[in-house]
Amino acid sequence: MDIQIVKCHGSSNDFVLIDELKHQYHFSENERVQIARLLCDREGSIGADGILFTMPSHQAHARMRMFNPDGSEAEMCGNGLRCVGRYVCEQLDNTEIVIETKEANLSVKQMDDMFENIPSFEVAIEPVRLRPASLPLNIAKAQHVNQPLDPLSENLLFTAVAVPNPHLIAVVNRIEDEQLNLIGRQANENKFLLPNGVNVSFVQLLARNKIFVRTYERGVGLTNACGTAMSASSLTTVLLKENNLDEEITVFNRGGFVICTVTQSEGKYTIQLRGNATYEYDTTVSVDLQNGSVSEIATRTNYVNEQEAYEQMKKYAQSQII
Ligand SMILES: N[C@H](CCC[C@H](N)C(=O)O)C(=O)O
Repeated sequence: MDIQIVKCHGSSNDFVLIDELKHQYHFSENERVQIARLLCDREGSIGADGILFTMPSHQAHARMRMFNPDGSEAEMCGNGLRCVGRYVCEQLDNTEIVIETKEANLSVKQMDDMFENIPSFEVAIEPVRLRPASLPLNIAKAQHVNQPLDPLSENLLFTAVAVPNPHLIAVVNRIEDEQLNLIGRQANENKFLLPNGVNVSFVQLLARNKIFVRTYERGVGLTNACGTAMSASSLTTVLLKENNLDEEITVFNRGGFVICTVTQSEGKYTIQLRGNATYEYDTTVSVDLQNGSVSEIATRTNYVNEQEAYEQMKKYAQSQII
């Protein structure tokens, strides 16, 4: 099957966006899984941290279904939602829309460029749940905030939160990729403790309202950034009284930075996640599901200016975390 794709990223967390609004694609559930595995494969012709199926919706402007490179479907994807939001805003010539996701219809708003020539969007990350059963995390407690979590680590303290995909967040003095990778792998192998797997993040407090987040993503591994994880990490710093509600928190990551604001109304948290939505290129691929192969059958249309602008934003971010 031939599929037109838009390669895009949020904070260098990169995705393949497939437009099922414009194109009459009809994928079965099994095909969606296979397409995710084939197109995300970094050894293949494309390679990405996930697929964003952008589909018609009966209850919103469009619907986003996000699949990880291992073929698992995630409840939510913050960096991906900004990319889908931008794409649909442009299709509808609109600056404020609603996107249907697995558990909620979420608002997406175009914002002023947060950096020179960087298309910027803000998405609502919700519902937010602190009950371990909502991840699920099989421990008999009402909440797990800044507590040890045997057998993942003897010295780290974790906070469990679902936004609504599952996250474990640990505030650390120094982020060690090797330790994060090991704990991320062990957490996702422990199907008794975490039956659906989990995204694991380490958070470094750089200053008031300024953090650095590194994430081992469920279904992927270490990525440049994870939007829901940066949101969950911002919430965790508020719960730990390191930052305040309603104040902008700049969240640096390997791929750049985003701005998160944690709000609470009637006891419920929402996290506003603002960041870039950058296009890399358009192309067309031919996917042969029978023999599990993908070949590119068009010349890429590269968004050179966007890429160059984003490199400046990334350089700025890196200068802030030295
Ligand atoms: N790996 C995640 C989904 C992608 C989330 C991430 N890319 C984001 O921007 O939120 C999960 O399985 O929950």
